[in-house]
Amino acid sequence: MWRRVTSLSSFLTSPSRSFLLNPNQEAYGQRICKSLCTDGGKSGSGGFFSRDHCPYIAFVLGGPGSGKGTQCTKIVENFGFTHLSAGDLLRKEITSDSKDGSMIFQMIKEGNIVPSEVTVKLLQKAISLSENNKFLIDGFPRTEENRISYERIIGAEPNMVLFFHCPEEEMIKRVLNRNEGRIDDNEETVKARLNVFRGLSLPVVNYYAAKGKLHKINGTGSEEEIFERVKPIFAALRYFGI
Ligand SMILES: Nc1ncnc2c1ncn2[C@@H]1O[C@H](COP(=O)(O)OP(=O)(O)O)[C@@H](O)[C@H]1O
Ligand SMILES: Nc1ccn([C@H]2C[C@H](O)[C@@H](COP(=O)(O)OP(=O)(O)O)O2)c(=O)n1
Ligand SMILES: [Mg+2]
Repeated sequence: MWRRVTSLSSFLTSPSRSFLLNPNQEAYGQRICKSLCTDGGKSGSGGFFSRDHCPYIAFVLGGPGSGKGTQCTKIVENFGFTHLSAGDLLRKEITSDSKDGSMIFQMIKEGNIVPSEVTVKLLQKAISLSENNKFLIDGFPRTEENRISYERIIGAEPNMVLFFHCPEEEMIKRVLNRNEGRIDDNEETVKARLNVFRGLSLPVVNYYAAKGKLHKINGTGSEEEIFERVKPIFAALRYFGI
């Protein structure tokens, strides 16, 4: 795999490349290369992942109702990733009567963010219980504190970050129609969650954009239309055996 990464890298930077790639394609190819070459980053230096086992991690971000879970299901079906939803893991803690259950319930009900340590430990456990080597981590990190805590405990950065961009009115409409019996799918909590998204989550999105790891996807249109925008990103990874 690494030999192929290297050869694509030099192909992209070769003087003759302009006959083959337009500027958009070239930028896209460079980003894919980067996502492969910077994996883990600090792996092998005492982090959670070892040099021999460093899975491919994609964070999936977006406001409440932006379609993260829906698109993750499609990515799983088409590209064999394992989907880890931070929200689902936290909700499972509530129903399993764990020691943090009532605290998590309260935080979710109010639209706040659960302390990072709790969420990172749940993600860590879920990754270690899986045989897979490629994961979608959905709804995390939602704050800079989440991000820093993950980097500190796991000792690695994500390989890529997807961000579903969607107008607030559309997100509110989808959340209020979701019908999954969630305690946070009501008008009052969704407003609080959108405030958290604007104030605490968007800085994380900007952080990854500045690092060149972000794939910003238009999250409006039908589920299928959106997936058509997602597909090429994952299809390109196949070239590298991911
Ligand atoms: N493109 C879409 N158009 C309309 N409704 C959608 C679309 N994508 C998802 N939904 C619906 O909107 C709700 C929120 O989607 P979901 O995937 O749970 O978002 P998130 O995980 O980002 O909160 C769900 O009821 C889902 O079925
Ligand atoms: N990193 C996270 C992810 C979710 N949570 C809590 C707070 C969030 O409002 C709820 C629900 O998250 P979830 O990702 O399931 O919500 P959406 O799919 O975006 O509607 O869980 C958290 O505290 N920290
Ligand atoms: Mg979700």
